[in-house]
Amino acid sequence: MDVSIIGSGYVGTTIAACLADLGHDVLNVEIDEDIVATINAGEAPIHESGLEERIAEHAGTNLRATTDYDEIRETDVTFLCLPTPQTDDGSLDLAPMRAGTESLGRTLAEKDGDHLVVVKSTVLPGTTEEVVGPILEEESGRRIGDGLEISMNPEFLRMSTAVEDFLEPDKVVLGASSEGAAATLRELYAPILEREETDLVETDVREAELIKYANNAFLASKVSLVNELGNVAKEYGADAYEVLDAVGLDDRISDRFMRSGLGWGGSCFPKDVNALRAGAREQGYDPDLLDAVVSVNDEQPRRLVALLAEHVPFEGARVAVLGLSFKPGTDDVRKSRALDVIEHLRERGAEVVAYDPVAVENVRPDYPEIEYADSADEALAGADGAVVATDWPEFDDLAFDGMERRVLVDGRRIDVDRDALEVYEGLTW
Ligand SMILES: NC(=O)c1ccc[n+]([C@@H]2O[C@H](COP(=O)([O-])OP(=O)(O)OC[C@H]3O[C@@H](n4cnc5c(N)ncnc54)[C@H](O)[C@@H]3O)[C@@H](O)[C@H]2O)c1
Ligand SMILES: O=c1ccn([C@@H]2O[C@H](COP(=O)(O)OP(=O)(O)O[C@H]3O[C@H](CO)[C@@H](O)[C@H](O)[C@H]3O)[C@@H](O)[C@H]2O)c(=O)[nH]1
Repeated sequence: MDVSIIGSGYVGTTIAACLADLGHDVLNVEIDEDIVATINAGEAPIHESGLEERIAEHAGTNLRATTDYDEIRETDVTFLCLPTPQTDDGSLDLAPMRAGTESLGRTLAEKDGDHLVVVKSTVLPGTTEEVVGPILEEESGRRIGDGLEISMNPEFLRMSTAVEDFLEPDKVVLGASSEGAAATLRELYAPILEREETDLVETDVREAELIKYANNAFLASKVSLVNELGNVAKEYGADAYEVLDAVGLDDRISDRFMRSGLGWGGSCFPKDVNALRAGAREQGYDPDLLDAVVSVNDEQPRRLVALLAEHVPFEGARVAVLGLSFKPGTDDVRKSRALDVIEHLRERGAEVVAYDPVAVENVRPDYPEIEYADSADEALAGADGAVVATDWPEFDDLAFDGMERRVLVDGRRIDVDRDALEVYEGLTW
């Protein structure tokens, strides 16, 4: 199938390379010329396992990138993988979606044949049918249902395992506006849907939109609940990991997403939980539980820094922050809890030296005044204390000989040699 993908960020690039791998002819349409040049050179514009080799294999044959929307007319299906950020008040900012949809509509005005538009971006219920659809009709002069179709197909991939998650998902959710649109998407995803482990959910557009938010709200809430239980465990002098490992044996609960500590960050949970809270309020419902989910999460970095302060007087102290990305395996630092930790440490007068295996260059522009180390050893050298903000596997082998005082507060339960430390404190154990 000839597929175009508008927006070539984390999602657009990943699904382009994966759909090319499944044998489709794929066109990435992106406003950023550097990203276009990178993909056409056979390279990956982002750090994701398994992506580079797929782009290298397909670029120039059945994968291509362009800034020219008009090339979309040569394709049958267009996925919108545009950003849906949050505004200052936490609500959903649809400006990039509107802009991309306008450009798509204008180009489809010149196409006579059938075309299916699929919203892949995370959007609140009603957006596909009440915002994207009308813009497409207005700009193309065509009518939905009359050769032009629209669908919603949310994406559940995680960063750092994006390729694997896309190709081997637990579920594919199709919110199609017509049986024809559903049939096209089933054909497109056929090799994935043939997997026994992948469930197909066919539903209406509005439900598809909400499934994505409900999924993320559930997972973020689970981590906040685990963190609240972890904070209580710490007060009792109990080990939250032993407690929750046992709780996770109940298959109604499951042992996944049970790691307590510094909380959730990234480009999805924070903005999606906030968009859902703002959307619910707009509909007249106060989502008290989701409000609490966010406030528990916001407190964890402060709690970590307070715990370190019990052992290290901060004024003039040198504190190593180990890990900057929002989770291991990615260089993404959007809403990383590590950044909140750095801010709390600096507010309290500590000098920060930070280390991350891949994410330093994404932090440096916003925090030029802190020191960056080239290795964990270098960050720990001469430090009066250290905190673990991201559970990179290499931190399991930390050595503390070079520290001024061997004090470590662990926000992620790494597998460190606790006996090598004067003070080891876990945030929730
Ligand atoms: N990142 C994830 O793990 C993930 C997972 C599932 C769903 N999502 C959702 O998918 C959507 C995209 O997320 P992302 O992380 O890929 O975003 P991103 O910011 O990484 O990428 C978006 C891309 O769109 C490009 N773009 C912006 N306006 C454009 C336009 N008018 N025309 C063409 N290109 C344009 C940008 O230059 C950028 O490269 C969001 O709604 C997000 O919530 C993200
Ligand atoms: O037990 C856990 C699990 C996760 N986290 C934290 O939660 C955040 C999010 O982690 P994860 O879900 O693995 O990463 P994302 O790439 O943000 O993926 C989420 O957000 C994506 C974008 O919407 C969805 O597609 C995915 O299904 C959803 O898992 C990170 O800061 C993790 O450190 C914990 O603190 N404890």
